[in-house]
Amino acid sequence: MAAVIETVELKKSYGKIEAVQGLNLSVQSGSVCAFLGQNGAGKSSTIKMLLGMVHPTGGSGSVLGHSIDREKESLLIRQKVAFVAEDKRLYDYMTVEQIVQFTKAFFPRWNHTFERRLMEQFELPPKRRIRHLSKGMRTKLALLLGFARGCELLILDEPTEGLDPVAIEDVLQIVVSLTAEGTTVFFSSHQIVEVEQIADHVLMIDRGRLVLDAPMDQVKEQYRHIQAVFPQPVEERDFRLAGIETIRTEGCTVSLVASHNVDAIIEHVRMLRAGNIDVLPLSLKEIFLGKVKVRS
Ligand SMILES: Nc1ncnc2c1ncn2[C@@H]1O[C@H](COP(=O)(O)OP(=O)(O)OP(=O)(O)O)[C@@H](O)[C@H]1O
Repeated sequence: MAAVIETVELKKSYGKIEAVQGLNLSVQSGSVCAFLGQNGAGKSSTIKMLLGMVHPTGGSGSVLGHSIDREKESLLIRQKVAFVAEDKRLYDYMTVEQIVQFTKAFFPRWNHTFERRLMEQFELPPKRRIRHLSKGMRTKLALLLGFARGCELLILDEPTEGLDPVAIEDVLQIVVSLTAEGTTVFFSSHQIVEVEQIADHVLMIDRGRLVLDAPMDQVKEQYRHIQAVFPQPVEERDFRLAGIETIRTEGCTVSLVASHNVDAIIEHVRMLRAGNIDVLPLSLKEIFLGKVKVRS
């Protein structure tokens, strides 16, 4: 599979704020890739750099083979990629049907059938001015304008923010159906349950740095929480083994998060004469909390 998004040591600083600190991303064609992180982790800054809306202060990147830091190429990126921004900014003075007509004039691959289907499914009032739409309706309209463009890559910044549960389910189903047709979806989110439901790859960012980059299958099948109690006090340095992602020790107990190599880790813990060893699966939420907490 080819990478549709690639970055090498990508950096963005705003004065003294180091928002993105050397990101190496590779998003494969046809995947649904979730980009998770706390508020202020650097997700929107990364997305804006990918789209040429903000200039990197270091490193490089490409989207659909076009370099993100060359003006002409970033223009091509914005033409080829359907982007739905976090702020869902739209022309407030237009009506719903006016903005649909206006937008589709720019995109030769516009999907008219899909547009009509989404107008109905999202129950969007064609004659209402955008400034009079509710927050959720505005989000649905912004998503419709992105989904119907017929692009090979969709970048969505918190797509379900402010939507009711029915609309969220609709949006997730649409994303899945688009990827079945070959569209690549890269989306940022705080909604871990949604990510677990539709993503096949997870990227987790914390304070501008990538802390997890793994296929969802690996996250579900291989990540384990290992807790053990020893007859003697233990220290972090006793547990520096391949596959151990985080280590917390307290007196005679250790709590480990392992991403792989679990059998060898358990064997090592046994050799240190652990009296009691618990091995538990981890949810994405637990992995997320573990990754961001340890660095706090
Ligand atoms: N234009 C700007 N000027 C100064 N600082 C900025 C600017 N844009 C973002 N930042 C800072 O960069 C950091 C990363 O912000 P960013 O918006 O990329 O995070 P995020 O992960 O998208 O957060 P959220 O989930 O809250 O949307 C934050 O500390 C933020 O305050």
